[in-house]
Amino acid sequence: MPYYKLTYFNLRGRAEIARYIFAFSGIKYEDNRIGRMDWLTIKPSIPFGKLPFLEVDGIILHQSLAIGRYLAKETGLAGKTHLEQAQVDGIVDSIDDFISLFPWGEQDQDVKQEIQNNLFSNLAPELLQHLENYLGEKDWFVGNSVTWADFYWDVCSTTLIVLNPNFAQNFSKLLALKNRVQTLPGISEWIKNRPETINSL
Ligand SMILES: N[C@@H](CCC(=O)N[C@@H](CS)C(=O)NCC(=O)O)C(=O)O
Repeated sequence: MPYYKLTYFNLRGRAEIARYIFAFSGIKYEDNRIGRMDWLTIKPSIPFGKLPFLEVDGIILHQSLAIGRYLAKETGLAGKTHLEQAQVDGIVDSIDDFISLFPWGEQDQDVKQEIQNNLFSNLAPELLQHLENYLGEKDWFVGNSVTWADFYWDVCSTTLIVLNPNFAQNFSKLLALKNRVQTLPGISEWIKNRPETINSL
């Protein structure tokens, strides 16, 4: 088993998908949470200069979804066939397209709130309807067992619910999926014991 070290701020954010995969798979890793000053010191030495990054026996992987996809493949959470894997990736990317529209770095709180309100009012319902249709009566988005697409839904929707408690409230199947993910062995313990994060994000 490689030595894994995941570096990010003290946020769930873009590192949480990797942490979920580690938690569910029972794989040991170093959950390295750094402050902004430490980050600015090491940023120039990190390929592509962004967080999170994952060191795998010293090799640095960047981009949260590349990290997630790699870990999912290593742990059997990527989908059982290439076709299923493409379906899983489609769900992950659809959720990521939406969450990437949020103005995470915006300093002006009024501007930030206005953009967020617009995303929740005008774009969220369509995405949520597509996700709920895709899920249908199944337990998991793809195939007959959990994949990292189900984890990604829970991770991202948890953050979106912090910003807007009404997000997804009318989508009972998607909320039931959240509950299924959150009660999985490994995940439920992680959620109970994980560190408090800045602004609960
Ligand atoms: N698409 C990238 C986004 C990476 C990114 O923008 N990371 C932010 C934190 S969420 C960051 O590194 N901010 C500090 C900086 O740019 O110096 C991913 O998913 O990893």
